[in-house]
Amino acid sequence: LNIPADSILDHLLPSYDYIVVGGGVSGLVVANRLTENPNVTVLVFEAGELDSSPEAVTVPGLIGHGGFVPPYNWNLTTTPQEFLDNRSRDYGQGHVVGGGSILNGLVMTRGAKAEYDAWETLGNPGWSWRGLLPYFKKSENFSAVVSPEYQNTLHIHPHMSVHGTDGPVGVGYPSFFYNQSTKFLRGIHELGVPVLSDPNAGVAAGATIVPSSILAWNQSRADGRRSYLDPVLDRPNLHLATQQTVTRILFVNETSTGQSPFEALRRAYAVEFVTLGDLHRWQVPCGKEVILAAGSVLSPALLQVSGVGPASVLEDLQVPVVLEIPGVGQNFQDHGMVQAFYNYTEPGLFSANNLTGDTLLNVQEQYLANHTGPWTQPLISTVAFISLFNLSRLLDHAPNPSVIGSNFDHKAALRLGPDAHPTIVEGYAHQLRALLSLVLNPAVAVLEIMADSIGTLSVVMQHPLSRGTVRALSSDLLSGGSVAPNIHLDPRYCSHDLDCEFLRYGLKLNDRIIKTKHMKELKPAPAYPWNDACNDTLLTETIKARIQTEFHPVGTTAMMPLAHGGVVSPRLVVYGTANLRVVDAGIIPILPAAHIQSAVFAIAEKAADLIKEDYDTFQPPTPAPNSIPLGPGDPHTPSGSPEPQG
Ligand SMILES: Cc1cc2nc3c(=O)[nH]c(=O)nc-3n(C[C@H](O)[C@H](O)[C@H](O)COP(=O)(O)OP(=O)(O)OC[C@H]3O[C@@H](n4cnc5c(N)ncnc54)[C@H](O)[C@@H]3O)c2cc1C
Repeated sequence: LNIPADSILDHLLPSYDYIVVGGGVSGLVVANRLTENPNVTVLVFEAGELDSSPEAVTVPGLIGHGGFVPPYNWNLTTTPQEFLDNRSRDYGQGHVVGGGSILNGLVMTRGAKAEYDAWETLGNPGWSWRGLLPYFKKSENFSAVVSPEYQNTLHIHPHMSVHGTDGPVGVGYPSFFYNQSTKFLRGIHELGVPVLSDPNAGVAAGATIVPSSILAWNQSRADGRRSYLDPVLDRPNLHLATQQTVTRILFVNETSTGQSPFEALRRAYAVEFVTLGDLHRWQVPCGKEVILAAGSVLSPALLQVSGVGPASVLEDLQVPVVLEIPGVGQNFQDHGMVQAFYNYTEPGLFSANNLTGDTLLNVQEQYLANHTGPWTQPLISTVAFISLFNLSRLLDHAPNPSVIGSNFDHKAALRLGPDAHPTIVEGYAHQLRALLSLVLNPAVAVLEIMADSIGTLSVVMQHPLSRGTVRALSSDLLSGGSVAPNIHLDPRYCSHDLDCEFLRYGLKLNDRIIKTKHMKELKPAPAYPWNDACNDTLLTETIKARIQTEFHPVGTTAMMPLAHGGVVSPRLVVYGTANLRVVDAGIIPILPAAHIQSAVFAIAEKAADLIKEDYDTFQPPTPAPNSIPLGPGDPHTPSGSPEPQG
């Protein structure tokens, strides 16, 4: 049931088994899988609306060429970036059913096997490549269909044993590629970097055509909503509540368990929300679990305003402490990116820049008539994932990863100041060890170079050593009327110097790439400063002025031991709670060298199985009425209609 936004109070059940907070990628996967059992009820709260299928969302060739469709973006910004140029950056995140998968660039990559094995090494049994591969496969409906011409010139030969063909998310290849894709792959090959026929089979370092999240049959976007929600929205046990912003999760103390380090587990008994055009807070109780899927930025903020987070943050917010968990909102990681435009001047070249006037009309007509042609081609299909081995081989002075090693002063490297919690520092030390082994692995990338359809070679750091933070600035996320101003989002890009250093080497590598025989045929005319790759000072300044997000935030509710700054257990349960899970990108402990949506789909598939397992094998938890309310201001709503809160 899609509950009408303006009359939600007339439609809500008195209570739900599961309440999912956030109807983005992860939330919709879990809601779909849990409601396969007709005996459980699930309510999904989503702050955004259902998209109206505008071409800017559905047509691959239009995505990323204009801004975001305004209501579908949270309009978040970062704090001024002190390790860059002291400017803040826009930070687009999906505010729409389907979340980031409605805005994203369609790239579907997984990274290397070793990336996931590192998650397991960090204390998470079952979260290795082997543990996740069945879920990568379960989520996708992979089509290897591509014309024989492209198969050969672009080396597209997927390994079908690692792909699923009957999952919900369409994954495939466009029916059209621009000529620059061939030139780029050949240029990279000239440099001795391998060309991969399938980047998603466990070895991810090399140049490659990436599969896209598109439906092969009509060459349009495949997203979380169309894959996991639309086909099951008529299930009577699945309720979707759009344009409803969750403002808090409410807890009671469970009977003491004697479990260390928490005296008593906290039970999430209800979710508080604000409905469209209303100032009241309403509550809906849940019988089994609250499942947090609000994304890496907003899930930690919601935990904090609900009293779960670092002591200092809870104190600043003046919220009653439910659980002190230092890692909530820490360990933020993102792929920082610099876009470098190379302006191919070859007169006969056809690129997405040529889609104007009559050409554009013809291309549009072709796409609408038979789903072929340049509009099927996403902005990004052709990339090179560069390992440290290849970077060192191709450049005179490659970055020295030994500084990541075990003798390093972790606390100083974090640059979090004297108040950094010891568990965060300890967790960082463990991550650095895992990162060192990743960057030295020739199957793993340290840089991504994305050759897009308009002549940009964007350079992206793949294993950042910097760690940022997310913090709620007010105990009321809607203070002042909107959420964005109440979020302190500080990626702390390049707080570790090596991150910017890697980008500088990436730009030097670009210079080598455009000077290869095949790329020279495009007649690149790099604009200043990309034409001066020898000037390190200039490159560093430019990087610092131009770094922006690749939209891959993770780590803020990391799946790691509590003693290492983690927030959730390997079963994704928030430490110290009986029934609160996080299933979104925030649980990723270390960013893989990949675009992350395929991992998020897989994580959520696995999360759904974990939840099902727990409730099949264990007695359903005692309902909330037997529990003790945490204190004034948290009135308990045992049953009946949702109640307004002051
Ligand atoms: C512009 C952009 C481009 C990207 N490009 C790619 C790409 O090409 N390839 C790739 O692999 N990945 C890409 N990504 C990343 C990918 O889309 C995300 O990793 C993925 O969407 C994360 O899923 P999630 O479930 O963690 O969060 P989301 O998908 O962001 O879902 C969170 C949902 O929770 C909702 N929500 C948040 N707070 C509340 C609240 N308080 N109350 C109610 N609802 C709430 C949000 O509105 C949102 O719908 C891109 C992301 C963006 C934004």
